[in-house]
Amino acid sequence: MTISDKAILVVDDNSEILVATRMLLKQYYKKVVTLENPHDIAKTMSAQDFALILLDMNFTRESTSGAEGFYWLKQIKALDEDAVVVLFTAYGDLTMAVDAIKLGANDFVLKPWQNEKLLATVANCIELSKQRQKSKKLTQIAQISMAAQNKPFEHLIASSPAMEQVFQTIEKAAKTDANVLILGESGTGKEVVARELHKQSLRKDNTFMSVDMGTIASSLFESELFGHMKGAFTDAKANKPGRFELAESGTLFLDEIANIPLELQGKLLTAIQNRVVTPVGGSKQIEVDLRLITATNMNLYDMVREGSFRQDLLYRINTVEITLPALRDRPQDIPLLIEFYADLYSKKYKLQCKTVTNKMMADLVKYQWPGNIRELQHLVERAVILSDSTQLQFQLTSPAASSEENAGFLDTYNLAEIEQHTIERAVRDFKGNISHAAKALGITRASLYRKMEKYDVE
Ligand SMILES: Nc1ncnc2c1ncn2[C@@H]1O[C@H](COP(=O)(O)OP(=O)(O)OP(=O)(O)O)[C@@H](O)[C@H]1O
Repeated sequence: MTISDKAILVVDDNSEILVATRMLLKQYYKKVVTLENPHDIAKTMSAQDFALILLDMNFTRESTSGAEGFYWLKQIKALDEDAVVVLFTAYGDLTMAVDAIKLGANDFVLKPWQNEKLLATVANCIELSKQRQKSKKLTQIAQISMAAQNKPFEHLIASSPAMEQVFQTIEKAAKTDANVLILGESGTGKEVVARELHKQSLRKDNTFMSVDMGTIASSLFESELFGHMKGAFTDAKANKPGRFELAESGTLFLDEIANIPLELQGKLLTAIQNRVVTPVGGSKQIEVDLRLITATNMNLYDMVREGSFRQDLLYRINTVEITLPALRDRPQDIPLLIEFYADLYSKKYKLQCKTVTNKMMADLVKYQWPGNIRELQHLVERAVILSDSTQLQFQLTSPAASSEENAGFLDTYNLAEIEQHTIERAVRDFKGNISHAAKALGITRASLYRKMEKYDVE
């Protein structure tokens, strides 16, 4: 006979009943706590978790209405909405049972009970609640991954040597459970790489749980990652599993890891090292089995030097490190990506697929792409929708960053030429507003007029 390690709480004003239930349940459950006074319920529940609570319906001798049982049932549910409660009474009838179940009781046992019947009810209720918790967790995972599914495209398009290296590292690292740190500017595809690692891993059939630490208020970091118990803070209306728990057996992707405050970095390190988490307001440790991938566009090594990121945490998360090159550093990939997204958005919006002129493509390849692939994707989407002709027209978001238009990239050292080019650019960028252009150039309006005349700028 195996003894379950679960704890059961029995609340009844009759000490004989407490002794009898305790003797019976002790044979099957490791811990059986009995209470004669229902006023001790809150204190007892806050001290430990119970898999099930057996609750009497009438505590005062003359009472037969069950009102006390209903009252204490409500109190228990207010303390923990997931508590499993079985009510028992000597005067029970069907109406009372139905009312109790409407109020959240899981089942009803009539006194005097048959041992087999009581044991079966207790075991069934615990099992059912386990299933319910599991499906609640699955719903939470599904809701989170539905939000993630809205990230529409997950393709890794690249042919540059730099990305070829990245592909090789993904392939080697994916099958291991090694922690992976992905570095790279914003929009270079860190999340796409994290998903690819998961897809190629042995955990591919389980959850990929992505958490953007940049969008979570720092006061909620701990509860978001490790979960919380009901009542742990004002808004904690129910127990909530954290992302570590929700990622069980799968991959946990912590994006913007540099945003984790120092105070929490120690807790994160312990969780990663020992593979256990403790929910906020709880005392029980929960074991977790997952693969950790982290990413950031910050320089974590500089942060370690400055003292804002723990070195031991960095060495724990960077077993394998993948650095994604900026798009401007892999110009070979730009035409490929433009064609890929042009085709994709034309299909999405049911529009004729337009082409890109050679001149335009050359400009796009020279462009600096400060927002990397995310910027490229948005520009192509906009061009597909807005271009009137059969050719795609692009409005580069930051003209100053375009290499062709940037004075620093002019293929000349001639100061007059650079001055003329800069003046033309300022007048164009400020749409002919001379005051604004002069201010940006750091000269007076009169001086700008003189130079415009000199270089024949309209
Ligand atoms: N190699 C690629 N091929 C095609 N699309 C890509 C590629 N890499 C990234 N993308 C697309 O570019 C966008 C940005 O990618 P992603 O969100 O992975 O970047 P990130 O580096 O995680 O950005 P951030 O640092 O801002 O979180 C996404 O829409 C993604 O689908």
